[in-house]
Amino acid sequence: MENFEDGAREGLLSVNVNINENGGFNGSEIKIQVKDLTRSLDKGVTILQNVNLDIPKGKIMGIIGPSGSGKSTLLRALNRLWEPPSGTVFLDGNDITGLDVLELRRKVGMLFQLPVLFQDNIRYGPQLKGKKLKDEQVYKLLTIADLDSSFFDKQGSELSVGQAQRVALARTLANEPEVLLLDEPTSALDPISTQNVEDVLVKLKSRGMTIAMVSHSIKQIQRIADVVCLLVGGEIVEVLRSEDLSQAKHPMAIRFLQLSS
Ligand SMILES: Nc1ncnc2c1ncn2[C@@H]1O[C@H](COP(=O)(O)OP(=O)(O)OP(=O)(O)O)[C@@H](O)[C@H]1O
Repeated sequence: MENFEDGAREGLLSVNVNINENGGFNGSEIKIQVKDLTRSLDKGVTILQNVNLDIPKGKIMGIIGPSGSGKSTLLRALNRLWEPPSGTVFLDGNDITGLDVLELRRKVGMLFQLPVLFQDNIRYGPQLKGKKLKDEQVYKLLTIADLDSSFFDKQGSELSVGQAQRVALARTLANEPEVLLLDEPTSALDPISTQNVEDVLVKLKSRGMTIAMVSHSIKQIQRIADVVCLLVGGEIVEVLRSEDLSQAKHPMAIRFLQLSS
């Protein structure tokens, strides 16, 4: 977990900086860069259209937009769950299509809406690398995910959805990711579990983690995201600081925001 502590120091550096047109904060490092990313289906339908986006290091970027606008497709491109064309997605300046895919997915972890749990799941990722986590390391991960030590031995079937989501988060964190991708991580959770997960995400950000989160909740984005990108019909129509969301100018963005709030 040492790299989390290092990250905390980096995270403190980038305050009061200006946002650039692709979402990056001027003066802060870009962790993931998306350049001209397009995805078209065989039938000529375009899911993503010339997407350009800078995801700043150590920040939370919210991704919002109507159903079917391409949010999940964009997120999945970032760790090659959908394989983007080469030269379109970069991690720390490196084209992700040139990286070992498993190594990439350890660095860029993903948490889905509904977690899939199985036995001994927190140790699973490191085990794939031939690394056995010590009990105290598992306890530490549970603590980060806001779970007490009683969760150490619990089976997936014994957990509520909210607890399962946090165990899934601990499992993702066991790989020590640098970036966390979240696809509507709290949409199946009650308000208290939602708040617990949000608190954990803010804590991870303060430790230097970069987070990209798809959410249908504008209020959630305003609570925890630093910057938000609005996707409509496969195109990014606005990138704003989350506190400036009400200043969106694109007509579809304005309509979407009015209907969602
Ligand atoms: N593999 C695929 N084959 C065909 N169509 C696809 C595929 N993946 C996504 N689509 C279509 O692309 C569009 C964008 O899908 P995507 O899941 O990225 O949208 P979204 O914004 O995440 O939607 P939602 O908010 O409903 O989850 C949708 O119309 C979807 O049906």
